[in-house]
Amino acid sequence: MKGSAAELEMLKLRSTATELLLKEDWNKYINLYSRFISRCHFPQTSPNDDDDDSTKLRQTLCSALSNRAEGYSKLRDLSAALIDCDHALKLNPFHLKALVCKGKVLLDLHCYSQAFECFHRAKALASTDSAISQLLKRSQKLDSQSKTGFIDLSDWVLNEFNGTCPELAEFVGNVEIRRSEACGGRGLFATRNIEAGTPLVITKAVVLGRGIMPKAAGGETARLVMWKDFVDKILDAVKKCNKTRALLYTLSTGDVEGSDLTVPKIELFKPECAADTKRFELDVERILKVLDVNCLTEESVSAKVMGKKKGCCGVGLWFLPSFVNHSCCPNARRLHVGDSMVLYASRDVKEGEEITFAYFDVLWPLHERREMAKRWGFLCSCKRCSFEEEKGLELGELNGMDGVEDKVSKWGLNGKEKGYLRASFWMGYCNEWEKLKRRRVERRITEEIAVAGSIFDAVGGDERVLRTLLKKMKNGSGFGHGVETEEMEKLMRMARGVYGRVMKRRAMKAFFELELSSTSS
Ligand SMILES: C[S@@+](CC[C@H](N)C(=O)[O-])C[C@H]1O[C@@H](n2cnc3c(N)ncnc32)[C@H](O)[C@@H]1O
Repeated sequence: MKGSAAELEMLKLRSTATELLLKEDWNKYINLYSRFISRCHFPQTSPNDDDDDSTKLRQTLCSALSNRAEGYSKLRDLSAALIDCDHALKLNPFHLKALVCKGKVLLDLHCYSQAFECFHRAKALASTDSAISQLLKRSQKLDSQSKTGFIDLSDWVLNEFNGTCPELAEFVGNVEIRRSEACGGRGLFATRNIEAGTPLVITKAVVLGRGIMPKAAGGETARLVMWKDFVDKILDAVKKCNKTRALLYTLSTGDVEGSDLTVPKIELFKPECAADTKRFELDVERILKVLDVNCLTEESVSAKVMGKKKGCCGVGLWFLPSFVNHSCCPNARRLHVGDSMVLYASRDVKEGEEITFAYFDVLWPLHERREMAKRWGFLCSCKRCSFEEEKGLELGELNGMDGVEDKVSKWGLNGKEKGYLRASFWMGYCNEWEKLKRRRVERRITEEIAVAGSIFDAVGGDERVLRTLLKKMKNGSGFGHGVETEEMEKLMRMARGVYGRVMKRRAMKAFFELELSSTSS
């Protein structure tokens, strides 16, 4: 087709295309442009061919390619969208729509600085376009966040989670994947000393399935429907994006163990990592096994979901956190903000230490934890399990706070070992404090602070432990009265271990109030 004929044909397409666009029928929209593009017979044009007809043909093709790219990106077929944008920009490097569309696709692929480049070039072509200015600002913000991992959720928290959930950039901090001696297979390791609360990884779910789960009848069916929908979405995402497929195939299927598993380079998971152009075979059986081993629920005890709707459950797959093994004395926790997971240190971590979080509730004695690990298909041999096994604690022997404290002093336990024991019998401590409260017997706050402090040092931050302290302080004089006590400092330090370093002090105090009101209601 000649340039002028193509231009005329494009004009005729316009009303059908607009209709399909309004109906959001992206498949038909793409087909419409595909038919048109295939009839155009790409000439060997270069941007320098400047006779009138070549220019017309180039412009028309660029528009058709950009429109099709937009359709692909609506269907989340980002690889196809990127190919079309690149094709259009090869024909005309200054095509505004192709530049903007490519920038948006790159944002979705977490290539923030490349997206910024596109919007920067687009801005030079349309300096007054406010939508482009906003995209430019957004890509700049995400680019800087992805380099520092610095996030501040203060405004959102102070606004009691109303308004849009903050957008978080992908971030990979001082971590790498290595072989794990402790667990076999691979694990995530710190490459530097890391302070409690510091984000280690921030990453968006490949797919996150959410639903309201009725507690009574119908709960199981609702769960199955949610799971099926989730699996369909994963398969769709994997079909459409090479990068997604390549990353998914790095995850464990549970079939191969230990040294047979390849250790992928951390660079693969970093933002700006180029999309893999290799086409992998789609192996549904393998994908289902990967989901079985690596999916996480938002509800786990070592996770906090910010701004959560009541009764809402979520299951998701997050790539890099899938390399994190379990420990009963973990050093990391998860915070869920929208579809993104913030994995952060829940206590200070030393360079070379393995990053772990709890797959199940670790505030239980050894035999209970063994049962829970069995359901996950492994035997935990973390430091805490080894210590408790070595001590051969007799079941039932340590019921209650006094029994545990007796052992602590009899065995001369200090530091982490004391914390391990207190964590294992946390429920006993809670019952004791509750009894004392009912009998209105006064106990000094240091009781809770001491226990919470040693649990925090040994097994990391835990929401329930922090909440016990909060309640105690709320009833006492330290919290909510503007008094900056030493206890308040400890509380803030623990809170950073429980929720991560993601908000300012004032917002954290408001958050404490929200947490307390949600428990009392
Ligand atoms: C989400 S994957 C963790 C990463 C995995 N190690 C890998 O190489 O891909 C979960 C699997 O890791 C193993 N695993 C995790 N924590 C473990 C632990 N504490 N002890 C032994 N195996 C563990 C189990 O096989 C579990 O099914």
